[in-house]
Amino acid sequence: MLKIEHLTKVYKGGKKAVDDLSLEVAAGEIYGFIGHNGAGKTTTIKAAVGILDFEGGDIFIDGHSVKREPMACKAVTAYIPDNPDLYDHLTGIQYLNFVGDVFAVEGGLRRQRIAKYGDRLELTANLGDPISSYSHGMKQKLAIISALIHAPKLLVLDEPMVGLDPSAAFHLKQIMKELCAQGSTIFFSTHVLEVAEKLCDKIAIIKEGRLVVSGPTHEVIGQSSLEDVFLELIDHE
Ligand SMILES: Nc1ncnc2c1ncn2[C@@H]1O[C@H](COP(=O)(O)OP(=O)(O)OP(=O)(O)O)[C@@H](O)[C@H]1O
Repeated sequence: MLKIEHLTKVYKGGKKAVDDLSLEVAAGEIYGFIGHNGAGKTTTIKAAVGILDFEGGDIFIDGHSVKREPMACKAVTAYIPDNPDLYDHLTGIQYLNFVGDVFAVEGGLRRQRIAKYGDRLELTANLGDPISSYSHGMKQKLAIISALIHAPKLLVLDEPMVGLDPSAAFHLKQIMKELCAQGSTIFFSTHVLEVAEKLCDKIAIIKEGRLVVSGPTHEVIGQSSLEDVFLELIDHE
């Protein structure tokens, strides 16, 4: 569903943020992307969702190249950034309807999904308020609902648990599992290793832009914990 082939990204000024990175996320998988600060996770994610150009390699979503067929890729993808920059002057519901219009989500289905995810993330009561009045966590919740409104085949999240209260974090994890059980695919970065360990079918660890290890979570971890494996790999690779 998501195939990253030999991705290389060099920022202006010469910083090579991602170096020949390849990984593949199959349909229905929850895939965790782990690495220290500055390892290249956000860069990889932004390249994958088509908002950051890159010099080397290619990325395919559902068989389409993000470089050559960006619209086909965007139609089936939802992206939740680590710091959602929403339209502050809109209310929550206006923003959700805007996203629903962009993805041509039919009215009944749209209302049903807004009610379902709004209730589970406890944002329904605030949807009539301007986004400018929202806390960071409330903006994060709105971004999550907006991503789910068009039932994406591929959901890409950058640090999704940051800023969420424990109840919302719990519901997001449940929603992620449900989406994958229904056939969606999830690729997300996180520093919360316990979440990755429990939630992910597969895991990739990167260091300084290069892939250190990837594979099924139980194989990567073995008899250890993800924290031990991570510290071992990051310190010794
Ligand atoms: N716009 C930019 N211009 C130049 N260098 C950048 C830019 N954005 C990121 N970098 C650099 O690229 C490298 C990878 O950054 P990236 O944001 O992808 O890391 P990350 O793994 O997401 O980190 P974190 O866990 O801290 O969010 C870092 O060295 C960073 O300083």
